[in-house]
Amino acid sequence: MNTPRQRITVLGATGSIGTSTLDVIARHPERFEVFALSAQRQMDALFAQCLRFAPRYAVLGDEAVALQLRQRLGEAGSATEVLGGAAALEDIAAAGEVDTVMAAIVGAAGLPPALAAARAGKKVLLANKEALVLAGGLFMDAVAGAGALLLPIDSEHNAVFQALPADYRRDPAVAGVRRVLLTASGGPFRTRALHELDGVTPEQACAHPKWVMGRKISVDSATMMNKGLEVIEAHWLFGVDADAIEVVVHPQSVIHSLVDYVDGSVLAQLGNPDMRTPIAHALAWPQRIDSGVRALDLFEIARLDFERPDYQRFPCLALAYGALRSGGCAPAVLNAANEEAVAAFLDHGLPYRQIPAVIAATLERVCDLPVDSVEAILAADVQARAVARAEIHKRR
Ligand SMILES: NC(=O)C1=CN([C@@H]2O[C@H](COP(=O)(O)OP(=O)(O)OC[C@H]3O[C@@H](n4cnc5c(N)ncnc54)[C@H](OP(=O)(O)O)[C@@H]3O)[C@@H](O)[C@H]2O)C=CC1
Ligand SMILES: CC(=O)[C@@H](O)[C@H](O)COP(=O)(O)O
Ligand SMILES: [Mn+2]
Repeated sequence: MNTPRQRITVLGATGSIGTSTLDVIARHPERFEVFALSAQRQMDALFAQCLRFAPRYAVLGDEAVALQLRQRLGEAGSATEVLGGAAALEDIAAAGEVDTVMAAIVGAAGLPPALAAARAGKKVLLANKEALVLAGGLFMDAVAGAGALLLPIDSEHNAVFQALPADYRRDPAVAGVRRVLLTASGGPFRTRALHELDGVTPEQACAHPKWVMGRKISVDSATMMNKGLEVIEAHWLFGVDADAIEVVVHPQSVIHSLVDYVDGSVLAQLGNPDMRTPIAHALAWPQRIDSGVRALDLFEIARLDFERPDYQRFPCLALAYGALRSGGCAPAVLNAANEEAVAAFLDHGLPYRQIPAVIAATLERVCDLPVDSVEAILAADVQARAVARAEIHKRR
């Protein structure tokens, strides 16, 4: 008997996760069908994807670029309907025809459509970790309330998901989980002399030793804010307190994370560092499908190293743990300040080592904002960004 194909919306289709997702989808045309694709401004890339995958809808965040894409696709004889603007992202995430949504927009902009998918009870493949940092409680409530299926794409969280029992219900005590161990590569500056960090360029910060990723997450990996965001993400996904989430620097990026159980067992997930593995895992779950990733050769890897994180070198990691422990609006403020600081750094408008200083100053100045609704969270995000921009201005 033929099983119906999964109809998939890929939010952030032109990015690193988006293109890896389409690579896996293309390997299994009998299983998957693209319903909608989205991008912000990369029209040429989205145009090519539309011709290849023939989605029902293509959405561009930028309305003016959407008009141009509509004309080009029309001239090419494509039946894809082009929509523009942020509201259309929520529409393609929640549409009745959609089974699965890959949430791979970068940053806080990814929250509303990912939440729309959760509220519509979809199978949500969550790469956009910022959604959980900003609105973890609300997001998890939406998933539970609508009976959505949430599968983590972030390599560490996907690894933890694989190492947890199949019936895990966000209660570490019930499952006998002692700690969640998140591995971190240490990024491009793990061994760089501290005084040399003053002058590092965006290109150097984006040259990740193990993963090819978008520029924002690459800078986050360099500062280890990525791991800090992932600590908060793990808290919400798995119901584990900050004290029970440990970061382990593992430069080979072969062990993607581990779960330490009370009986002394430690379960890990290993693989070559290629995001097509967690993407294929989540797309086909609970089955397994070919992802295009080559088999792990342990003899080639030969050794696996582990180090404690250096909080002097990576102050962002401590800031993120602090925000998680503070709760309230602190994680949303942390995220907003980080997005602003990273964007300014990438734009050559802020020295690399000022990134944590901007975040710390913003956290000090913005506190006690309500976060009991999406609207309140997005308002806190706007307010924190204004403060962060003022802090950036002082430090240019
Ligand atoms: N890359 C990776 O290996 C991993 C990524 N993640 C997470 O996945 C998410 C995506 O990362 P990554 O693929 O690297 O990012 P990229 O920068 O490569 O891609 C981002 C995508 O989002 C779109 N986009 C950007 N801004 C907006 C906006 N304001 N509104 C709507 N769409 C927007 C981009 O469109 P356009 O191309 O037109 O600009 C692009 O399609 C991030 O949250 C990241 O932390 C998690 C683990 C690993
Ligand atoms: C691939 C992935 O999941 C990234 O989030 C990765 O973890 C980045 O590497 P770091 O460990 O350097 O942050
Ligand atoms: Mn990760």
